[in-house]
Formats: sequence, structure tokens, C-alpha cells
Amino acid sequence: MTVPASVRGRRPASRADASAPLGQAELEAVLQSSFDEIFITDGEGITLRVNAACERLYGLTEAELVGRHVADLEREGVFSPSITNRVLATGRQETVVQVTRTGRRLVVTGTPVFDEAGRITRVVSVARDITELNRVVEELAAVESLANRYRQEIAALRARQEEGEGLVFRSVAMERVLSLVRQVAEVDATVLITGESGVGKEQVARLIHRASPRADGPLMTIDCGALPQSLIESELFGYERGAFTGANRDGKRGLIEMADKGTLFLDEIGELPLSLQVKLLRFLQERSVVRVGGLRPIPVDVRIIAATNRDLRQMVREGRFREDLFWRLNVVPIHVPPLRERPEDILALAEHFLARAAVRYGRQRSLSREVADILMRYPWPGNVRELENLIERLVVTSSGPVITPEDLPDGFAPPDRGLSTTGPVEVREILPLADAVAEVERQLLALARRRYRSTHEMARALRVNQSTVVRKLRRYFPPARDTGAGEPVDP
Ligand SMILES: Nc1ncnc2c1ncn2[C@@H]1O[C@H](COP(=O)(O)OP(=O)(O)OP(=O)(O)O)[C@@H](O)[C@H]1O
Repeated sequence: MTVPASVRGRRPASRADASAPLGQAELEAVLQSSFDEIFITDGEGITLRVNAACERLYGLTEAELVGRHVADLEREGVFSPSITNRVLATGRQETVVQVTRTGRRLVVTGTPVFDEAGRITRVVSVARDITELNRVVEELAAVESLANRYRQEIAALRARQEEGEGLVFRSVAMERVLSLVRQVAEVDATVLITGESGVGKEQVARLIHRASPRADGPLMTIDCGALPQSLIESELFGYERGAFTGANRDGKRGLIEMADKGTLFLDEIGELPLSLQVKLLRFLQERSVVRVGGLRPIPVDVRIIAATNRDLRQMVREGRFREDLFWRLNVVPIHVPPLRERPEDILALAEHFLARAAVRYGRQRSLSREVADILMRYPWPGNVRELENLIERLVVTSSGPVITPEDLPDGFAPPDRGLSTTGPVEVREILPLADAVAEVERQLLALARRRYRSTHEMARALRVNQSTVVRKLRRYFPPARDTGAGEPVDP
């Protein structure tokens, strides 16, 4: 409702004039039908008229208010502050927020009405209840601040997810790997990722790149084991035009050059031929490449990440890997443990691959308890890659929605349900306890000897001292009875 800033005199009435002055009855109707409170005083501040809204807002009837001075009503706390007093003091239209004794909050606009001599004869105040509005505004502010918090949490989660994108794990061992990844990503140091085949070394390399300041630059990967020796050099270093028969006439940039401002991932670095190891070392020292058939050094700004499933130290000892290159690469070593050493990750990864296959093949599958038990006990020589392949295969080949032991390929023996064979050791006949213990020790050592390359690794897996492993190997596999496999070599 709009109230004129001030009302001076009256305009003469005319039949066609839509803005002709309102009659008494019309004014009365406006007054009483207004949902907003209308409060009229004389030029002294004595209440003359109020509409019905006063009861709702002040808890007093019109009869109880008429004749009262606004200053008294203010003193009694009927409303505070008094708008009329303010208008009388300033002689101008005023607006305030008023609090009433019924606990309502009102926005009140008071407008003076003057006579011909410029004296205030009336003050007309219109009040709108904003209590609810205020509550809604407060609620909105609370909702907005909650939404902001959620937004931040989602952003933080997304950042974490992107940072750890694709890397599924529950184990402390992998948590340690990830925290190392975060630390190393920030700096340009060369990283050497070690671990068995299929443990996720490439995945870790990608993570480092994505979490690094070079994330917007390229990530170039070269599998040193997959390329024929003759091609690796030109692939890595590029070639000048006419460098060799069959080469592109204009020459070609190598992967190192292409990785400029980004990351170069040298996978299977242990497979790099010795001749190229020298060239790579020179690049690492000088940070510039000379293309095949070229002379001009081209400066390149790359971060190097190398990975291997070989024991590079052993290769250095055997003269198959240059020691100076090893130390250049091994600035920050990150070891990704095999899956069998982090069994907490097995089912989490299986679930992840099931969900991915469900989307890919439109088939919702779950693992039966027995299958979950079998997967937990399996040693996973092919690590995460083997698990990934198995799950994908099971989703495609299993007949029902639940994957059962019968769906598993050969080699995944279902767990025995017999009383005596609930664990990984199976007892088939009764024999003296000491003999049984010795037999278990013998079989365990035989298995560990096949799986690990050194007595140190065996000791770690069997959770005994290395000297114990050596002693027991001599006891169970004395040289005369040795099968010919030979004892594991220690670094
Ligand atoms: N923690 C993980 N979460 C999800 N997927 C994983 C994880 N680790 C490995 N993978 C998946 O397993 C497969 C093998 O991983 P990756 O290629 O990184 O292993 P690798 O150690 O580099 O193997 P190789 O030594 O044979 O090159 C990939 O498909 C990868 O996406």
C-alpha cells in the first residue's frame, strides 16, 4: 500500500476524474479492509482511528487505543519506538522497524498531513507485519549457510575424489602411498615407482601428474618394454629430417619433447637397453634432447616418473642397469605393495569392478559369501589387473545375479566346508603333531621360496627373522635334497 508523502488540501471533484477525493464510506472501507495496520493520530499524537489489524498486532482493540497518546502507548510497551512521535519531531515521512508487546516486528511508515498553514494536523501510519518474513529470511540465511557448507564439502570431496580418482583402497599401506603421492606431486622431483606387475603403478603415475602443477600439461607415457629397441630411441628423442630411411621427411619430435611442460612416464624402465640408458641419463643431467641425426640440443621442461617391476638394484649389481641412472631416477621411491599384502583392498576393488562392469555390460552382479572368502584367500599373482579381469569375466559369464564358486574358473578352489579344513591349511590324515607342524613348515617354505626372490622377502611374508628362514631352509632343503631351484638370492 502506498501512502503519499504528504497530503496538502483537496482537489475539486469531477464526474470523469478517477482521482476524485474518496468519500467517507470509501475511506472507511479502505481503512477496515487493509490487512496492514493503519494508525491515525492528530497533530499532538493522540490516537484518532485505528483499523481492525491493531488487535492482531498490539493485542488491544480500537476502543482501547483511541484517545491514548502515542508516547504513553510507547511507555507501556504497546509498541516501540513510536513512529508518530518521530514524524511529529521531523515533520517528514519516516519509516522504522517497530517491536510490539505481542512480539511482532513491524515495518511502519508514518506520513504527516498538513493544514493550509503548514501545521501537522494528522499523522497516518501504516504498519506491515514482517515477523513471518523475518523468520523466513532467517531460515533462508540458515539454509544458505548450510548450502554453502555442503557446497564446500562437496568441492572438498570432489577434489579428494579427483586426486584419488580411480584409486580404490581400504588398506593403510595404500593410504601411505596416496599420502606420498600428494606430497611428491607438489614438487618436480623424479619419482621411481616400484611394485609387481598389475599393482597399479601406472595409476599412481597418473595421479601424481594430475595432482601436480603440471596437470594442465601433457602426460606422455612410453612403455620401454613394449617398443622394439630400434624404435625406442627415435620415439623418445625424435629425429631430424632424413635421419634414416623411412623417416618422415620433416623430422619428428620425440616423446620427451612432446612432454614439454608436462610429465614423461617411463614405464618398464628396467627394459631400457643400456645404450639408451646413457642417452636418458644425459637428458636427465642436461634437461635438453638432441634428436637422432641432429646436433642441436633442444631444452625441454619435463617431470620424469619411471616405473618398474624389476629389482633395479639387482640389475645394477648384474651390470644390466646403469648405477648412475638408477640414482638419478630413484630420487623419490614409491613402492606399491602387492595385493596379497593388502587383503583389505581385495573386496573393495572387487565391488568397484563389479559396479563398473554393471554399467559397462548392463548386468548387476554380486558376490556370494563363499566367493568373497575365496577371493580373500587367493594370492593374486597378477595383482589388481588379475582381479579386474576376473570380475569382468564373471560379470559376463555368470548365469545368475549372485556369483557363486561354481562360476569361478579353474584354479580358484572353493573353500572346504569340513570341520578340519576351515583355514588355508588342509589336513587329510592323522599323524603326530610334531610331524604335522614340520610338514606345514616345509610346505610353507617351499611355497615362499617359489614366490619370493630373497630370504629377506620370505622372512617379511612369513613374519619371522631372516636368520630363521635361512636356518629352516637348510633344515628342510639341505643342498643334497635341493630340487635344483636354488636358494633365493639376497640383495
Ligand atoms: N587401487 C586401484 N583402484 C582401482 N583400479 C586399480 C587400482 N590399482 C590398479 N588398478 C587397475 O588395475 C590395472 C593395472 O594397473 P596398472 O596398469 O596401473 O598396473 P601396473 O603396476 O602399472 O602394471 P604393469 O607393471 O604391468 O605395467 C589397471 O586397469 C588399473 O586401472
